[in-house]
Amino acid sequence: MLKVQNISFGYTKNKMVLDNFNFNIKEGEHLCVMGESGCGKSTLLKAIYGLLDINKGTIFWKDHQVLGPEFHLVPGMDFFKYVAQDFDLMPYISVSENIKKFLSRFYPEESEKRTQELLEVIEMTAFANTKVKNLSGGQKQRVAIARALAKEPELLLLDEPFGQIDNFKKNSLRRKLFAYLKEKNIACIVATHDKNDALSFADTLLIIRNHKIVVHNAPKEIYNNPKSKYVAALFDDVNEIVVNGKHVLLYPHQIKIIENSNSIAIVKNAYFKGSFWLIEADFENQIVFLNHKDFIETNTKIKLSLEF
Ligand SMILES: Nc1ncnc2c1ncn2[C@@H]1O[C@H](COP(=O)(O)OP(=O)(O)OP(=O)(O)O)[C@@H](O)[C@H]1O
Repeated sequence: MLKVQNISFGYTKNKMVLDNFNFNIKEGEHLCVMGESGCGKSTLLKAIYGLLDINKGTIFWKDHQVLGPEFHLVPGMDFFKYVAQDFDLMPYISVSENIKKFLSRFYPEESEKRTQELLEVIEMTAFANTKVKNLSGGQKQRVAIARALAKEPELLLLDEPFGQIDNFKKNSLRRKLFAYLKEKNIACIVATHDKNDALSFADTLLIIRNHKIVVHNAPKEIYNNPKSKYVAALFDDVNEIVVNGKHVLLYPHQIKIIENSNSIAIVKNAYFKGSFWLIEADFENQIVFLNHKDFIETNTKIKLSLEF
């Protein structure tokens, strides 16, 4: 339904921030966009929403072409909603009123019901009557998401949606929000640094490096067969090592300590990770990281099994 065809964009003439981007997403599909800081994630979201005049290519949602500010008095597409990193809420009115502003005044009962439903999705029912100026950054971020959903967009664009929200809330909020979007068949594009947004909730994942798309595929495919250290490192610590003359990429969980092996390593450090320890070891003059259930003393000799 969304067709991004050969688009290029630069804020200045001689520096492209999006270099020939090409991809589609279907109705109701969730796409995550990942890549290092400054690679162009926010710029891509802005281009799709119609906030930028792209230099080359076209963007279509169904049969509607997305056009930039040059063609619109008020930039932005009606059937899209965009939640930017600097969500602009109305500070002097309450959380409910901020949401209701985007609902019809002619159907007060329905509008109230929908506001309650959205307050539940963002877990802010208790703050319904609190003025937005008195909320924390993470709470404001949640209200901005609810407001974007008020009119049920066909495509929701979220820029770092949980960036200011603590881990405790983040996980339940993520589950609620993405389940809600699926239930309503709302497509969504999320720009994120967080692998949890991508691995558990995205149908497809698009990775940008140096302003180009390097891979676009299902999260499981990308995670299991990372094309480069850059891609793997978006998900986890990753070891890029030479084993028997071969260059390999291994996640820490792919290296195990076993009783018998010719692959010997010496422990350098152990970092507590909660349910396991991350062990740093010297293996044939290369530093490797592996997961282990117990603490291991520095200088202990260990034998490794490397799965690749
Ligand atoms: N309004 C602007 N004018 C000029 N250059 C800009 C503007 N906005 C962004 N840029 C530049 O474009 C590049 C891409 O920025 P963008 O915000 O899209 O990156 P990002 O991948 O979203 O980064 P982050 O993960 O840090 O949010 C950066 O080099 C940035 O400095």
